[in-house]
Amino acid sequence: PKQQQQQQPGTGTNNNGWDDDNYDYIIHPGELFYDGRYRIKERIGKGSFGQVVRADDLLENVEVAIKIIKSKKPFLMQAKTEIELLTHLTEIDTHDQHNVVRLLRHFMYRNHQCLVFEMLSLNLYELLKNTQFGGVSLNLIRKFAKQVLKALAFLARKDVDIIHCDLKPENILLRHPKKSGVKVIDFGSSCRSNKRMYSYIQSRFYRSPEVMLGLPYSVAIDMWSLGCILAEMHTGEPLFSGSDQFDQMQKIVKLLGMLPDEMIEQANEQHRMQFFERAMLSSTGRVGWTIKQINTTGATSRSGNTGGTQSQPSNTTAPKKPVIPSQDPISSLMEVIRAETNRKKKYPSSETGNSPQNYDLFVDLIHRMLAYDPRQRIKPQEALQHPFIMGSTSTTA
Ligand SMILES: COc1ccc(N)cc1-c1cnc(N)c(C(=O)c2cccnc2)n1
Repeated sequence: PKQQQQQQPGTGTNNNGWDDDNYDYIIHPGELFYDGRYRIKERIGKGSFGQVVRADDLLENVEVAIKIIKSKKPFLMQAKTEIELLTHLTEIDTHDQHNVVRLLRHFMYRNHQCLVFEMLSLNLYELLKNTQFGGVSLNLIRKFAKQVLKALAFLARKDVDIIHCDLKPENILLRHPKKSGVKVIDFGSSCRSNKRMYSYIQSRFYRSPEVMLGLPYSVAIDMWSLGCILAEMHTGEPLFSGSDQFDQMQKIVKLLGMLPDEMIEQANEQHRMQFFERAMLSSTGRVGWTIKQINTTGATSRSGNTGGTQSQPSNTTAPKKPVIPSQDPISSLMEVIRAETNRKKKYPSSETGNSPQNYDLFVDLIHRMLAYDPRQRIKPQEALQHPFIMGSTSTTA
């Protein structure tokens, strides 16, 4: 039989040669999409979903961001969910008042789903990088917090009911590089709270306890993420930078103390035994739940979902450091949030809002966002009434 033409690896003509080996469309600056309406300029971002390019809309004479999804079925399916959710959001938010990115239109191009968005600017991680990870003032954080809370309040509305599922600094973008207006982007992992499909969601540093325990989750998981984000925006460092799921839980317990027994016992055996064990508690002199004593190793990677060194079971005689915090969560949070800033103290509090009173309010709000029980966790509408958010300089962008 005729020798089957062997294709050399890497020369695969994927999708008629339009794609690279990773199902991504090969970007040609100047190329015209959508019957000549969009002229592609450059790639500005890359993700598991595909790529984001900057383009000129030659009809409306504006710049747009086009998210070009990989030409592979799972990514295409997820993009169709994102389009459904974003279309629903844009229809309800007719006057663009809820700080959620607007999907302008979508189309297929050479087997790639393309989503056209208004062009936004740098994300909050890039903003932190520009401060050399020194963090930003409480006044600026108040402005960011108020806008993201408005977005979360909108998503939590009964007629919207969408869980973002991947809130993190990279998914909050400035509208303009020199202004404080922000929008929430990337609904590629989102779902309706009554249509939860996945249990392994959220980027690790921002992952809520109920998701880590495999429990049913709700819009409250985005509030946990926001609590972590606001702390990070001020200190410049992730609040909980776990190198893996266990280390993540260990860091959370170290700061906030043990989770409620009810939550731990609601989890199935597989999830529970990943983190906790029964032991004699010195605090009560009785048997109770405690976090497993495992020595963790390795640096932490920002990718959040993957990477980082796995915790190793303690097969060594490494001293077992007590993981339960030495003081109450509020004091621990205050210590973390003020420690970094004292070292990098720059401006008088009159300009930055970094007064002791404001710190107390800021820490109280973060603490309420990090309530273990999602039913106790502060709701977006309540948080918008919190004294820190209502503070003197809280002007919306
Ligand atoms: C300067 O803008 C960006 C830079 C890098 C990246 N990765 C994205 C953007 C950008 C700009 N404007 C937007 N509207 C968006 C998005 O909506 C977006 C980006 C990634 C995934 N989903 C949505 N993304």
